[in-house]
Amino acid sequence: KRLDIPGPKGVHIFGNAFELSSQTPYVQLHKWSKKYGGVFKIQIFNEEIVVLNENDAVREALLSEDFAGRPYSWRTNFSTPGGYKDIAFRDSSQGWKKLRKIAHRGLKQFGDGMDRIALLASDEIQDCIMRFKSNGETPFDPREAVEKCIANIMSSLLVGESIDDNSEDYHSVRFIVESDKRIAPSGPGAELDMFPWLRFFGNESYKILKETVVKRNKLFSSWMEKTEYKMNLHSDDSRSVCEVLQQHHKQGDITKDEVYGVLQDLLIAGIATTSTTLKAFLLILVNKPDVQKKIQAEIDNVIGDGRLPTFADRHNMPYSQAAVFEILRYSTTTTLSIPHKTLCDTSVGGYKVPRGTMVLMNLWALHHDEKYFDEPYEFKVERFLDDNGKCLSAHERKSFLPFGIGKRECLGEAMAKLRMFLFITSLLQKLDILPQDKNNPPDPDPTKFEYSITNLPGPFNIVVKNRENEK
Ligand code: HEM
Repeated sequence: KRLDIPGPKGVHIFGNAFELSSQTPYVQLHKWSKKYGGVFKIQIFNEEIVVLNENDAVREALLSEDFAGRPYSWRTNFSTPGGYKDIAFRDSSQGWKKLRKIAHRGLKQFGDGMDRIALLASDEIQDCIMRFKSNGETPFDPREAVEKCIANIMSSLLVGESIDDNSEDYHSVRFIVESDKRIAPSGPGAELDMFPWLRFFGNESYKILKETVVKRNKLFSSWMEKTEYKMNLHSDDSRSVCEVLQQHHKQGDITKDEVYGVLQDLLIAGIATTSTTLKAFLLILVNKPDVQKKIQAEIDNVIGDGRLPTFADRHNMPYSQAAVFEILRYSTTTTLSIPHKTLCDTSVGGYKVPRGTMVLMNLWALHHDEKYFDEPYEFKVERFLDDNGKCLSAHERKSFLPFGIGKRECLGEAMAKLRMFLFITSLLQKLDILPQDKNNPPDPDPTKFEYSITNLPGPFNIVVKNRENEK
């Protein structure tokens, strides 16, 4: 039965598949929303998908449990431990709820105020600043150092130690994070969902996914061995997420696949999203020296150069905090979020949606809606400040949902905000970030990034200068 919802007419058999793959998907969907409205449907082969493109419809869906399911995909089933024994892609079930709670507990033991994460993050960020500085005034591509920094914070959290750049573990982590591209709703690997038999004919995405599974199992098995060893050494409260997971596994609450499933989600979601957003922010800094100067003025005022920034400083640094919100809006790291699925016959925006329908939340469209944001394609920190220069509260930040809301809301929102705030303020406390060629800075336009579950900036160079030399 066809859905009674407007949408672009596709071609026989393929539906809208070609139009979607020839353009960046979220941009094409945004264009269609101007013609068909905030709620419309597309067709990919024989599947009809509902796309939500505006604030009211997305909130209505996310705040209802009816939309908390996840659709099946052959690639995701293949790549998640035990076939969907994870959190992010697993369909709504008691098992998913239990795992989400356990992962939440694992992250929570780092302190409600995230004190331990802040300490870990500060060390890794200072290390990243040293790496930046080691280039002197020679131009360099900062992407790898940023990813390394975020990866190390994540591994310290997950397994209690950071990873050496040259180790096999580090290469495995990067490989696992990189191959996440292969499970984005469209893009490389999508053909495997329609034609899983392509794997028998040398399909490139399949080879990468298969290698990822081998590397992942080896990495997580070594992490669990290390954890077991550490747990035998100390019997006090848990120290890493692995220890919490291991305890629950031993008590019979969760299976080994579920332990790996949580680790995989936290590793990928914890690294890919935050490092991508920070890379996009560096692109903005080299294009917007005025933004950089205003953040630095706030740092000089509130923190000075005698101590490192803390997360508590954000309360006195509205401009820096608003800059974090603006980069999350402007570049919209997870443009189409993670696909949802209806768990029962339901409705959204006045349209009936039957059980089992895939629903895409076009966060890009929300974040670039002219109704809420003037000149949405411009980077303007001030849009998140009120007339008194105070940062807008969550309630006042309309049409802004970088982390989703409701049953499926991001598990790492607090941690992501903390790491981004600390990274940006620590970096700009010490350094000026400049383009290699000031007459031709690299293009910050996110629609030109590589589309994936996260929106990935391509190669670009920056130059750093010590601020101490200036003062
Ligand atoms: C800039 C950083 C981040 C952004 C923009 C982001 C965004 C998102 C979004 C949009 C979703 C999907 C919500 C939905 O389905 O409606 C999500 C889910 C998720 N995120 Fe994040 N995230 C970030 C960082 C993190 C971090 C640091 C972690 C963990 C340490 C994390 C863990 C997760 C998990 C486990 C889910 C799946 C939740 C579920 O399906 O129940 N994320 N995130």
